[in-house]
Amino acid sequence: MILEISDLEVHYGQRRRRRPALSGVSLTVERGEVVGLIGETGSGKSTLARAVLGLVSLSAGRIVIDGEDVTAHRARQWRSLRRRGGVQYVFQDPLRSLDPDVSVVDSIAEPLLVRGDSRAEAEKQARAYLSRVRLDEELATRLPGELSGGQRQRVAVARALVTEPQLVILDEPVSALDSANRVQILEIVKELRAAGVSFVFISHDLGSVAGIADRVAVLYRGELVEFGPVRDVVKNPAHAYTRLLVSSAPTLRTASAGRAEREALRSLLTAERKPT
Ligand SMILES: Nc1ncnc2c1ncn2[C@@H]1O[C@H](COP(=O)(O)OP(=O)(O)OP(=O)(O)O)[C@@H](O)[C@H]1O
Repeated sequence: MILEISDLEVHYGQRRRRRPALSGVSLTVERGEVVGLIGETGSGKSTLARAVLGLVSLSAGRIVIDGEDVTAHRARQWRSLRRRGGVQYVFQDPLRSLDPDVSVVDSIAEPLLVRGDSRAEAEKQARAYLSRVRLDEELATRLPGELSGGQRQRVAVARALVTEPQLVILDEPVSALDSANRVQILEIVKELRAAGVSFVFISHDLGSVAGIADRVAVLYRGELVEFGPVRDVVKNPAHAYTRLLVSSAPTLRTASAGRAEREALRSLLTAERKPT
């Protein structure tokens, strides 16, 4: 098992403004597995990713990454873990993970230099990853601002993969891409999964994750309301929110759900929302 999260709780804010962002979340990711993490905006997906990277403090629970209990890690230990590159994160917006003044090849090489590789070795490896994410060699010296959105996203993916991490968290990696780019990113994920890399694939759309994920986890208002093999979740969703997700995804609408049922599910969920 590469990742084990048990009874995780994260709060934001102080005193009277303290609010839970995640409560009682437990999930696992096996080696070579793609787990889709689905939820509407504000459901806690990025918070979960930040917890696995040591970027938020935990109120309760336990996180074990590749056998290492990181729950009580201090900043220095997290930095060392990140430097080793075992877990990598690709942000929703690739511009956030790319320095606008650093060329494509230097940007991909940077995590290797931080790890201590020689410049020649890092550059060679960076160029190999450029072609791995199907980017043309001639883009190597461009700056992020001189690339298309899809190309930038692939540079961000190459940068995350170059250290050959065991676990990669991809935050909405395909939502902004056209279908050709989307297919290519998914192909890269499949290729790496076959090589034993594990992925947490974050999305608000069950339909875009169902084709690639082995299991899906559904977050709803900071709680995990579903976790299981994609087929089981799609066929037999336990929670009203998941039923709504399934019935709203045209490619998944195997099990019935016409407009009337979707409306009924929506009003059920609205009624469930307590005023904050
Ligand atoms: N730094 C912060 N301080 C206070 N509250 C925060 C902070 N970051 C997130 N939140 C709140 O925590 C909850 C979960 O946010 P999170 O970013 O994890 O959601 P998300 O599912 O990733 O949403 P999106 O799909 O829009 O990225 C939201 O209610 C959000 O407003």
